[in-house]
Amino acid sequence: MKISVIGTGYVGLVSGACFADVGNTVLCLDVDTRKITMLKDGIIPIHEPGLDNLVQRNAAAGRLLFSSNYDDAVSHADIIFLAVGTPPDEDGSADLTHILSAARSIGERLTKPAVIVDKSTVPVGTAEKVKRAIAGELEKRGVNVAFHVVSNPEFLKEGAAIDDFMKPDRIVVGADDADAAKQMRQLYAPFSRNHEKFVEMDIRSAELTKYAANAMLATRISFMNELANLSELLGADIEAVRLGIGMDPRIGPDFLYAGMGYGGSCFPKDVKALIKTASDHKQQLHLLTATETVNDAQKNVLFTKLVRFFGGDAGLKGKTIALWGLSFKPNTDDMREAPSRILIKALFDAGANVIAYDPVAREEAKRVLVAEHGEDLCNTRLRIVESARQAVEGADVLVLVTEWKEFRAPDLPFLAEKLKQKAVFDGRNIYDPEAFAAAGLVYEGIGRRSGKVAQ
Ligand SMILES: NC(=O)c1ccc[n+]([C@@H]2O[C@H](COP(=O)([O-])OP(=O)(O)OC[C@H]3O[C@@H](n4cnc5c(N)ncnc54)[C@H](O)[C@@H]3O)[C@@H](O)[C@H]2O)c1
Ligand SMILES: O=c1ccn([C@@H]2O[C@H](COP(=O)(O)OP(=O)(O)O[C@H]3O[C@H](CO)[C@@H](O)[C@H](O)[C@H]3O)[C@@H](O)[C@H]2O)c(=O)[nH]1
Repeated sequence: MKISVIGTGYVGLVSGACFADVGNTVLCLDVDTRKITMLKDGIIPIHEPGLDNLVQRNAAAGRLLFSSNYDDAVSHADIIFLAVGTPPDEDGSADLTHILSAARSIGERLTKPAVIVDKSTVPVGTAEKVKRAIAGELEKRGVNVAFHVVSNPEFLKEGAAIDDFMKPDRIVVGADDADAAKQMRQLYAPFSRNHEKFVEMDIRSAELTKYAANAMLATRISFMNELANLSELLGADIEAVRLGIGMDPRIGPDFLYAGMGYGGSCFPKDVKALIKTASDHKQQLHLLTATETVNDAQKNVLFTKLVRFFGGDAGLKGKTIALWGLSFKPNTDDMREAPSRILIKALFDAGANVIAYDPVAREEAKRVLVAEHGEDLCNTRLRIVESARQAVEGADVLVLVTEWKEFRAPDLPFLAEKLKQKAVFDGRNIYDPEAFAAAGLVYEGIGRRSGKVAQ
């Protein structure tokens, strides 16, 4: 099949490359000409494991093309995916500027029948807006071209995006036309034996399914974070509780990890957008509002622990805090809504210095932090270094922020020797408190029983 994908962010690039890999001819378009130039040169603008190989292989085979020209994209395809960003607007609603602009660009050029697919995460009713935007442009041109808009939300996770796309749990398609639905079924056949993963429904339900999934997962995380904070007060260990409840098949083991609060480009914005959609319909989503409140508070939990450890806000002034990890989760350089940003701001406000290391997000973090705090503050109070060991040199304490694999087996005698205050704060509960205590290190996790340091 001939496909165009509009937008070359995570979703556009991963889905475009995966569709090409199963034999389709895919044209990926972006209005960001810098990205298209990079992609044409074989450079992948984001860090996603396996994506460089996948893109290069399919580009070399002539199945994956890049362009910033809408004429190319619209004339190329029978199926056009919209995978542009839908960032939060000031009032929390999803900003549809990009998706409607892309729809108009298609309408201005469409000359043959096509299926237009909403792949971006968009509020219920957006497919109708996209349809109106395209139809409006066709009308202006005085032409009549048959087209259908379908909803096909994406469920991939950053860091595991290719696997998620190639082996999906489910493929949700909302359509109001049988032929368009059939084309989608055929397109996804290579990813779903006997179409067993294909779930077809009406368009509005498909749009809501995407928000329902993210809202449910975000709520699980906030639930566990609240219980973690309670565990601390009760002298229980949230890690034991997690194992104890996760084995119940009705609960399941995934997405039960307490930590520094959920971040990333999706959960925070999608939770906000669903709350806003409901309030536009005069319904208050009490549970989801609490999910968000708990998450905002959780992003400050580690800072509160640091304040307590240093005997109050003033105690942090002039201290040096080492951070391991900056990206919002491992295996990505994405800094969108990363909990590290909240922690770094609080540390700067308290007068502390930060030495940070991240395996891949160093450049992106620097860009984001300089934009947030200015060159001067970053030059004087922040050092982003080239190794985990370097980050610890001269630091008072260490905070594990992102659970990258390379942080999982730390050299404890080295930490005990280098950290001036011999203390480690584990924002992801990946360490064994007893082992740290045995090495003479104070250990604090999230909702955990700390090991007792041998005197
Ligand atoms: N990032 C994820 O893991 C993920 C997963 C599932 C769903 N989603 C959803 O998919 C959508 C895209 O997310 P993303 O993270 O890939 O976005 P992104 O912000 O990384 O990339 C979006 C791209 O769209 C381009 N763009 C904007 N307006 C355009 C236009 N009019 N024409 C052509 N290109 C245009 C931008 O230049 C940018 O490169 C969002 O709605 C998001 O919620 C994201
Ligand atoms: O038990 C857990 C699991 C995750 N997180 C945090 O939750 C956030 C989101 O993590 P994850 O879901 O793995 O990453 P995303 O790439 O943001 O993926 C989510 O958002 C995407 C965009 O909508 C969806 O497609 C995915 O299905 C959905 O998992 C991160 O900050 C994680 O640290 C926790 O704190 N505890």
